[in-house]
Amino acid sequence: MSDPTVDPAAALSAVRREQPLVNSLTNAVTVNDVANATLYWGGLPVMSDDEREVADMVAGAQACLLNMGTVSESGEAANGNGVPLVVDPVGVGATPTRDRVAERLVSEVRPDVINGNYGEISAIAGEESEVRGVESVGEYADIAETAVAVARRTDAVVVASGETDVVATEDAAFEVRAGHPMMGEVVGTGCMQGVTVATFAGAMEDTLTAALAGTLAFGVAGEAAADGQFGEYAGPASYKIAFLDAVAGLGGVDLPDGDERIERVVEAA
Ligand SMILES: Nc1ncnc2c1ncn2[C@@H]1O[C@H](COP(=O)(O)OP(=O)(O)O)[C@@H](O)[C@H]1O
Ligand SMILES: Cc1ncsc1CCOP(=O)(O)O
Ligand SMILES: [Mg+2]
Repeated sequence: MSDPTVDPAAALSAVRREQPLVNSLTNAVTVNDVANATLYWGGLPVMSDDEREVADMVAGAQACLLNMGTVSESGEAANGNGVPLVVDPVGVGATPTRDRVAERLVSEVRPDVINGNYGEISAIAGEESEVRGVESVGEYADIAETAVAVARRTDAVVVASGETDVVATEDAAFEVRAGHPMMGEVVGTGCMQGVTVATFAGAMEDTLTAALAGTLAFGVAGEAAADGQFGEYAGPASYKIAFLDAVAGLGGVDLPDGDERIERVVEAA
């Protein structure tokens, strides 16, 4: 498999040109951040979860984000209509209930992307993990190989977020070297990363390229906000505002070429 060509500037232009409608079923904690992140990238957010309409809304969307514990009808509607489906298994590994719901999500519906933190992806792989609430704690030295294993089992692109994000398919894993520690100090950055991948996937043909470009753009927004390019901040609360302004304000000139920041780290047989 040759490395995908990732041009984040072209990807961002595609999002702004296509304005993908993204239906997100996410948790009540981060729903507003997820909606704004969708809009600021250039997508159109909707959070339809009423069982009377969710299938119709998803069928007319260009992408669907499905968070833990939400109705699976939306996942089936996405699958049935060829709508890219991103599943974020928030907190899997923390309780047996979340383990059961996540297992159902990745087995009953066919996610195009599974987007979780190191601990969540390791839990889905059935490997040692420590997830406290929704936070990944502990060390995950083999996260790239773990992500490949989950991609093989689910046939999905797997995004494992953390200090360095990993994007994996069944036969390769790539490190996306972007981001800033301040992003880990804000609740909602994982959920916003998931909807970023969904938004890019809703505007691009290839899911892996969309996941790589979206993850890279997301990390660059985090760097730009941390550098003060989108306003000074006094702590994590004001950083989050600067981060969202960075998402809205990023232009092609701010984005590096993919090959400057993306490296293949696993070449599975
Ligand atoms: N220490 C860090 N350094 C750089 N980027 C980080 C760091 N921690 C988190 N991020 C970034 O923040 C986003 C959310 O990651 P993470 O905190 O792992 O998700 P979650 O909020 O679901 O636990 C990702 O884009 C990730 O790259
Ligand atoms: C704190 C919390 N509890 C249930 S969902 C949620 C938000 C998780 O957001 P993220 O995964 O982006 O940190
Ligand atoms: Mg998360």
